[in-house]
Amino acid sequence: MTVQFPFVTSAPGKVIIFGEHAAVYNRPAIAAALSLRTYLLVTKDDSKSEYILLEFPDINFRCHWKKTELPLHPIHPSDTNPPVPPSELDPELINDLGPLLSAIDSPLHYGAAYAFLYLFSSLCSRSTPGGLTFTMRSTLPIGAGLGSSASMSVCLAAAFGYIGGHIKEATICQESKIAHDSDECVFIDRWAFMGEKCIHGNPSGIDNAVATHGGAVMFQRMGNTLPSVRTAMRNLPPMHLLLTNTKTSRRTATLVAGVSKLVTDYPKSTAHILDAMEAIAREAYNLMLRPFLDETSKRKLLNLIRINHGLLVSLGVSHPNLERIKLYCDEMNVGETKLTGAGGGGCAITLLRDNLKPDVFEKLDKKFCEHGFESFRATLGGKGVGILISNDENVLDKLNVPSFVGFNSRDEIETYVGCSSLEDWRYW
Ligand SMILES: Nc1ncnc2c1ncn2[C@@H]1O[C@H](COP(=O)(O)OP(=O)(O)OP(=O)(O)O)[C@@H](O)[C@H]1O
Ligand SMILES: C[C@@](O)(CCO)CC(=O)[O-]
Ligand SMILES: [Mg+2]
Repeated sequence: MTVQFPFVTSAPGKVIIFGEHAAVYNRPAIAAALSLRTYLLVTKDDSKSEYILLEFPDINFRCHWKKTELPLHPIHPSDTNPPVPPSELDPELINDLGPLLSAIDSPLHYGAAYAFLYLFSSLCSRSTPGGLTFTMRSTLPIGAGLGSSASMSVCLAAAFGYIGGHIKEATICQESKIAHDSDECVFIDRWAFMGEKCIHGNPSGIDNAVATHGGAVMFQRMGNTLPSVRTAMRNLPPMHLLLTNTKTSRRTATLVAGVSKLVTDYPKSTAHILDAMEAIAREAYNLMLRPFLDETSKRKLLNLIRINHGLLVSLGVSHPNLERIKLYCDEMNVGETKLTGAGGGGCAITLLRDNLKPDVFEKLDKKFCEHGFESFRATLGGKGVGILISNDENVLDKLNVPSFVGFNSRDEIETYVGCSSLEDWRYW
C-alpha cells in the first residue's frame, strides 16, 4: 500500500455523563462523542528528510528529532502483524526515550511528546520516510475534561498505523454505519490506550474507546488483562446538555493520582463511593436506553446527575469554579450540574430542565462571563476516527503546515478541513 501525503486524521472528544474516576476502578461509565474534535495533519518535505518534526501550536510546542536518534523497534519475523501492544508500557522503550524527552520541562509538552514518541517508535520503522511534520490542532479545549488527550492519541495511532502499513486506508463514508468493530478501529483503540498511559498513567480506556468508535457507550474496564466491555448505546434520548468550561487548567494525571491515594488510604469508604457510582451508571443506562425521556425518567436522571457530582466532590476532584457553576445553575433552577472528565477545573455539564425561558440563559451567561467561564450546547454521539486524503485543489491548498498552524478559530478549522464540512472524510 502506498501512503499518500499529505493526509489528516481526526477523532472526537467526549463527554462522560456518568462514572468518571469510578471507570478507573473497573466500574461502568457512560460517555458520548462530542462534535468538537482533534485534527492531525501529516506532511512530507524531502528537503528535511533527516528529521521528524512536531508542530503543536495549541500548546505552544514545536520540536524535532533526527530520525536516526529515534529508538525505532526493529520488526522481528515472530512479530504479529498488525502489532498488538503489551498490557503495560514497554520499560525498555521508556528507557530509550528518556534522553529524547529530558530537555522538555513543561508537563503539557512532555506528555504530548512522550505519547508521540512512544507510538511513533512502536508503529513506524526504519523504512518510514523522514521529513514528516505532524501538526496537531484541536477544536476542543485542551486539558478541560473533554478527552483532548485521547483524541490526540487516537489521531496519532491512526496516522502511524497508516504510515507503518498496519491498517488500510479507511473507505467508509459519512452516511454508512457498520454494526461491528473494524479491525482498524480495534488496532487504533488499543494503541491510543498506550498513548493515554503515557499522558496520564492509569487510564480506564473509556476516552480512547469513545474517540475511536464515536457514538455513545457504556464502558467497563475489566482489569489489566481482560478486554474492556463496550456496549454501544444507539438512539440516545435527546439530552439537552449545557457544557461550561471553567477555563481552570488541570491535568488528568494529577487528579487520577489523587483519587488513587484516597483509595489506598481509605479502601473501605472509597469502595462504597465507587459502588454507588456504579449503581448510578447502571440506573442511568436503563433510563437512557429509551428513545424519549418521560417526566419521571427525566426527574430520575436529574437526581442521578446531582448524586454523582456529590460523590465526585467527596473524592476531592471538584474545584471552587466548578462549584460556582453548580451554584448559579441551582440558583436559577435550570437543571442539575456535575463535573465531567477528571475534574479539578475543566468543564461541568448541566442536564437542563425542559421548557426553560431564553432569558434564564442570558442571565446565566452573564454570571458565567463575569468569571471568564464559557458555555456551549453540546451535540453528542458524533463520528469516530477518520482520515482525509484529498485530491481537491481547494482542500490541498489548506493541507500544509503554515495554513494549519494559522487557523485562528474552531470555526476556521472546521470550515476548511473539518469532518462536518468536507465530504472526502472516510471512517474506519
Ligand atoms: N491539540 C493538542 N496539541 C498538543 N497536545 C495536546 C492536544 N490536545 C491534548 N494534548 C495533550 O493532552 C494533555 C491534556 O490531557 P488531559 O488528559 O490532562 O486532559 P483532557 O484529556 O483534555 O481531559 P480528560 O482526560 O479529563 O478528558 C495536554 O497537556 C497535552 O499534552
Ligand atoms: C478521570 C477519568 O475517569 C476520565 C477522564 O476523562 C480517567 C479515566 O477513566 O481514564
Ligand atoms: Mg485526558
